[in-house]
Order: sequence, then C-alpha cells, then structure tokens
Amino acid sequence: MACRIEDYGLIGDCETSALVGKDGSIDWLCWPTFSSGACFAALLGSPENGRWQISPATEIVKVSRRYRPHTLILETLFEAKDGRFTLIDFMPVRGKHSDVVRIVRGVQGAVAVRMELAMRFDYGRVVPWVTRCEDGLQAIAGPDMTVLRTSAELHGEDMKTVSEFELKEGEDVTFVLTYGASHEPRPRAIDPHKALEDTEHTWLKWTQRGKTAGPYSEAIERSLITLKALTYKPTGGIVAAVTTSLPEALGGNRNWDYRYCWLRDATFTLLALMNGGYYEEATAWKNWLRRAIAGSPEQLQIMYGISGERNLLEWEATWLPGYEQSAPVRMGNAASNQVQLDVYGEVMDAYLHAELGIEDGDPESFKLPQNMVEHLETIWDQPDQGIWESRGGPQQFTYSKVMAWVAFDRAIRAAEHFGYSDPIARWTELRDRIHAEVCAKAFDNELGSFVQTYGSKMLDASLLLMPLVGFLPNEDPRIKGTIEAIEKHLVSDGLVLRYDTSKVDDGLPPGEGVFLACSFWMVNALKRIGREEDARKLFEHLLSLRNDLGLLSEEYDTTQKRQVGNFPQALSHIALVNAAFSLQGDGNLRHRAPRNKESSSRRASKQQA
Ligand SMILES: OC[C@H]1O[C@H](O[C@H]2O[C@H](CO)[C@@H](O)[C@H](O)[C@H]2O)[C@H](O)[C@@H](O)[C@@H]1O
Repeated sequence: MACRIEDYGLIGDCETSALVGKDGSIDWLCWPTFSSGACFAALLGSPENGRWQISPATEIVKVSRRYRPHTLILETLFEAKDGRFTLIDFMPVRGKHSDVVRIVRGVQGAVAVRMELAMRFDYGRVVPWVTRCEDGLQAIAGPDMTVLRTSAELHGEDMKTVSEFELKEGEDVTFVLTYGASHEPRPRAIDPHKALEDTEHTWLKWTQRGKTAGPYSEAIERSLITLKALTYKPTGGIVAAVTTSLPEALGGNRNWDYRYCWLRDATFTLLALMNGGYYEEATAWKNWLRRAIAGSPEQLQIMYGISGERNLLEWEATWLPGYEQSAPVRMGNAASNQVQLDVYGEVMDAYLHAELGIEDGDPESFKLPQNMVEHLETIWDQPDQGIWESRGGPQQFTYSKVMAWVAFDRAIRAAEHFGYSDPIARWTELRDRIHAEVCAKAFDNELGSFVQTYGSKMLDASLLLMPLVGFLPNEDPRIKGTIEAIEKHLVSDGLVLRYDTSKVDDGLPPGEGVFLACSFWMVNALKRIGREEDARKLFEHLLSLRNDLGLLSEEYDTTQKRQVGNFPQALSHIALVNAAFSLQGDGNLRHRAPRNKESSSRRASKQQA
C-alpha cells in the first residue's frame, strides 16, 4: 500500500521529479520528463506497478526526515533494532542524462538493509528486459532504458532486483539509477559523492539569490524551492503538480492529471517568484508563455504541455486501481479544451508585472497581448467553465467577469505606458461596463455578498481575490460582506471550501476537501479588511498542515486529517508565499499602487458604495 500523501518527499532535477515515501520507497517517477510515462507508479497501484525501496531489513523503530538546509536533498534517518542509517536521496543537476542517486550511510550499529527495485515502464504496465552489463544492470523496454550502478551485490527475486547488506557506522553504499533512450549508448556513470556536493552547491547558490527575510522566511523558502522544482528548465514552463490522479476525496473520482502548465497557476507562480526575488525564472516563464500562446488568439488554451504542446487528450489508465482505490487514474486533461475567461486577466496581469516590471517593456511585446484582449472583446460576455474548470454546463461566472475586467484594466495601463491612444477609449468603456454589470448582476443584497454566478445564491472562494486584483477597494462594504459570507458559509473546520459541491452542479458527484489555496487567499483577505490577528492565526494553522518537509497538496480532508489531491501542488505553495509576504508587509506585487493611481471604474464603484 502507498504511503499517506503527506508521507512523501519530493526530489527532482527541474525536468522531472520523484516522490520518496517515509518507508524509503520511491513510488512515483515519470522519466525523462514530468509528463513522460512513469517507471515507478506504485503510488497509484501496488508495488507491482514499479517502485524502488531502500529500508531496514528488520522492523523500523523510528523514521525522521529533513531536507538538507536550503536544498532539495532529502535525508531519511531510519532507526532499527540493530542500529541507524541515513538514506540520502536526490537528483543531480541534469547533464546529458537524468539520475536518481541514493546514498545509504551507516550512523550507528550494524544495520541489515534491504534494497528492492521493480522497474515498470509506461505507468507501471511494462515489465522490462533486465540484463547485467559490465558496470551494473540495465532494464530496457520500448523507448526506455535505465541503468543501475551500485557498490552492493545484486540478485534477482520474483521480477525484482534485490540487494541485502549490512551497514556499519561511517560506511556508505551507493546506488545510481540513470535514464537513457533505449536506442542510444548506455549513459555514462557518475560519481555519486561528487554529484551530492555539486547538487548541494547548486541549491545553496539558488537559495542565496532569494530575498526571504522575516518570520516566515523558512516556509517561504521551502515553497520557492518546491516551485523551482516544478519548473521545467529547458522551456521555463511550470507544472501544476508532479502527480496525476491523487484524489480530491479519498475513494472519489475527482482525479486529474496536473503535469501540465496552467496559465492561471503559472501566472500566480510568476508573481510569487518575483516577490521572492527570482527574476531569472520569471523571465524564463514569460518566454515560455510567449511561445505557448503565440498564434491566433481564438486558439488560446487555458493550459499547455511543458513545451507548449496543445493536445493533452484525456484517457484512463485502466490497469491502475488508483490511490487508495480512487479510480479512475487519468492521463491528459480535458479541461485543456475549456473556455475559462479568467485566464485573459491573469495573463494580462502577469504581462504587466513581468514585461513592464522586469524590463520596462518593448512595444513589440504588446502585440500578442493586444490581440488577446481584442479577442476578449468579442467573447467576454459569453458563459464559460470558470476558474474551477466545471465539468457541468458553461455559466456566467462572476470571477471570470472580474478577471475580464482585469484584462482590460491592465491592457489600458500597458497601452498608456507605450503611449498608444487608439484602443484606450474602447477598452475603458468596456472595462467600466463589465464593472457595472458585475456589481449589478453578481451582488446579492440578501447575502450581502458577491455570488458565484450571475443571479445565484451560491458563494465562491475565488471572489476572495476581488480586492487583491483591485476590482473594489478593501474598504468597500461589498468586499467585507463577501469575505464574511464566505467565512460563514464556506468555512469547514476553520478552512475554506472552493464552493459547496453538494449544492452546485459541477458535473461531478459531490465531496472534496477544503481547498488550501483558497484558505491562503482568506489570510490575505482578512488582512485587507484589518483583521490582521485572525489572518495570522489562520496562516499559522495552515502552516501546521504542511508535512514534516514543508510540503502541501491541493486540498485537506479535515475529517481524516489528511492531505488530499495532487502533490506537491504549485497553487497551494504560491498562495502560501503570497500570503506570507502579505503578512510580513513586503513583496506582494499585487499590493503595489497601480500606475494610474485610481481607475475611473474604481472611483465609480467607491461612489456607489
Ligand atoms: O475540479 C475540477 C477540475 O479540477 C482540476 O482543476 C483544478 O486544478 C487546476 C490546476 O491546479 C486549477 O488551475 C483549477 O483552478 C482547479 O480547479 C482539473 O485539472 C480539471 O481538469 C478539473 O475539471
């Protein structure tokens, strides 16, 4: 059986990553990239679907873990009856090939250790052909090859490779597993100890670049390291999470593939990275975005593959039973074909910060966003699937319209920056029209709150972002009313649900955990309406839900007290970073005064209020 989600740790080389359980088992690894087939898929099935375990051969008495400070190098300390050893796991910075290095280091006594490797390519389905080679063992099936090199003795056992050895204090046994294409020569061997030194040096250099001071600096740094690990270095794309189909409710079917780049998630990541001082990554993402969305604006997608691929066809891996029997296991994501209007606002907001924030802008760079906004002019009033990617019918989602307002607002600011006059009057008229429409159709007087869709009675936690994007000022009673209504009706055990799945038809059976990003958004919202103490309490509660390594999945099951949903999830970590910066009173780009101090629509809304 797979571990609890929070019992996994993440290692990675910024092209892919692996999940290592507290039991020393790597249960998830897609190779060679985030969106490739997995060669270890026990996470979504059983050990027979591929895993790599190193653990005491006798009963485990205690396990504790940590990352080496400021790095993504994982150290698991196992205590058994016969002694203790540390398992050091990491993926070195990639050269031509990708490696997973596992160093087993004796700490005390003489411990019996067992290593068990079951390679299964293509998401746990294909048993490879395993043969010995002069310096190790190679496994081949179809396009894939892995090579295991070790100082330990190996033998075969029941379609697995096994090693059993005794480890004394101060001794090291090393294992290096390397991926290569099967038609190419075997990848070269690396020195695991040198790789450890280099990897540590690289992460230390990276973390030193950050500007993370203040009481929450440790949490911020861990989240930024996690976001960096979710970045696909060759292209700058950022995946929403490294897993597919970890369920939003245990045993349920809200199971999705997150190994893609959502414009929304990546845009929020960009702001978190810039707040954290990582402008190089922000620039790389900006360039990824330019390439991904290049072309006809009518063909804009809400998500792309790590290199900008558009075809993310959704299918089910029927041979995998799913995490704790949560079926189906899905690959690809049909939401890629949805219309979600908020994405235009998120991209324009990011454009304003990334383009004009980093480089002060090249007028050429505005052509693509300008086309996008011109297209939005023709579709902003249509119903869509919304931020939560509803699988029910399209609706007039309030958050989508708010973000359409953001798109025009930011486009106007960019046009002003470049000294254009032509589209400004048209966009200003539209921006103000959307503002007035949202205020008239999406505010419910009885609830004293904005609601999920025009004319409905349902609440939606995405509306916590309204003050953050500047749609209405913090002091507006409608903002306070919305925050308080969400607090009253969408908070479960102190944390925030996206919406009430038992009352809203989203095309799926009801039931999911509280949404961690929304709970961090609540921190921001409370701070904005002057409830700083409540904001801090909620933030610290949220910090306590991170696992022992500081990692968060998408949602939390407050009844079972377990993390649920894909893991580790960018959106949760982004929201953590932005909430922490907001509480610390520094950084948050969206808090900065806009260029033109107060837009006319905001002046108008203040008067209405
Ligand atoms: O809830 C249904 C949808 O769930 C996923 O989307 C969620 O994750 C995305 C990535 O983090 C996020 O951008 C989105 O706002 C979330 O609702 C899933 O990817 C969708 O296919 C699914 O319809």
